[in-house]
Amino acid sequence: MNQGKKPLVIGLAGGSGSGKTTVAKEISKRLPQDRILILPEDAYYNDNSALTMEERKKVNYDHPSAYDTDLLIEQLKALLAGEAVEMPTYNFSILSRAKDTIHVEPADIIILEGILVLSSPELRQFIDIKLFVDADDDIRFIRRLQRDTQERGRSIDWIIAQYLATVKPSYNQFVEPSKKYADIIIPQGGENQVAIDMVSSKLLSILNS
Ligand SMILES: Nc1ncnc2c1ncn2[C@@H]1O[C@H](COP(=O)(O)OP(=O)(O)O)[C@@H](O)[C@H]1O
Ligand SMILES: O=c1ccn([C@@H]2O[C@H](COP(=O)(O)O)[C@@H](O)[C@H]2O)c(=O)[nH]1
Repeated sequence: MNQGKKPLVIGLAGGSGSGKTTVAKEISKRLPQDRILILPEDAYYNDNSALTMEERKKVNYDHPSAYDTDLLIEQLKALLAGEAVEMPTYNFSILSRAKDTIHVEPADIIILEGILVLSSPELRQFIDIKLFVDADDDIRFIRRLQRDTQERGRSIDWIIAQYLATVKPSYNQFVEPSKKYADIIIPQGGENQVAIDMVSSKLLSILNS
């Protein structure tokens, strides 16, 4: 890490299933690994361990109140100050924070990736370059259906009910309106080699300047 320089924060927002994680990983692969870190907003979901499973299922996980944004900001500030943090981890199968933390060292470039990172004014003030990954509703839903059955321990009925009750309304209320803050809108997510190469080249030139 370049000790004398403030890290650059990239905010990467977009709906669930739009390809944020894929884009963040593709950008990261093109940069020196010791100079970039990905900070997933998902890691900062509230600790729901005091709630029963039935109560956890009723939470709107697409609403700002589902996140521990104070902890996210505290750890982001520490990373910006050059300090390492113990990042929480979230377990989607039990709908709560897991016991383990991940030790995260500061880096010159921080990709802050999550559905609401551009929608929160508190987070926006820390973001230098704002990206929004765009994909049609049906594509995002199909990807989420495949991923959540395979990786997040969800049934098809659960995914459909949650999508209609909270995911879609909150996308329309919070995520889509945050697109207007983006410097760059990336369609086709992880498949968009041109956008990924352009952003990576820009970041490389900033690192080398
Ligand atoms: N361009 C793409 N074409 C097909 N599948 C994709 C594409 N981008 C992402 N996926 C898949 O869709 C799912 C959601 O992508 P992910 O990057 O996790 O989205 P997000 O982080 O926005 O929720 C993953 O299983 C991923 O492998
Ligand atoms: O317990 C939970 C916590 C979150 N979710 C859903 O996750 C997505 C955000 O993550 P992406 O990686 O961007 O898809 C959000 O839409 C929540 O609905 C969940 O289902 N369960």
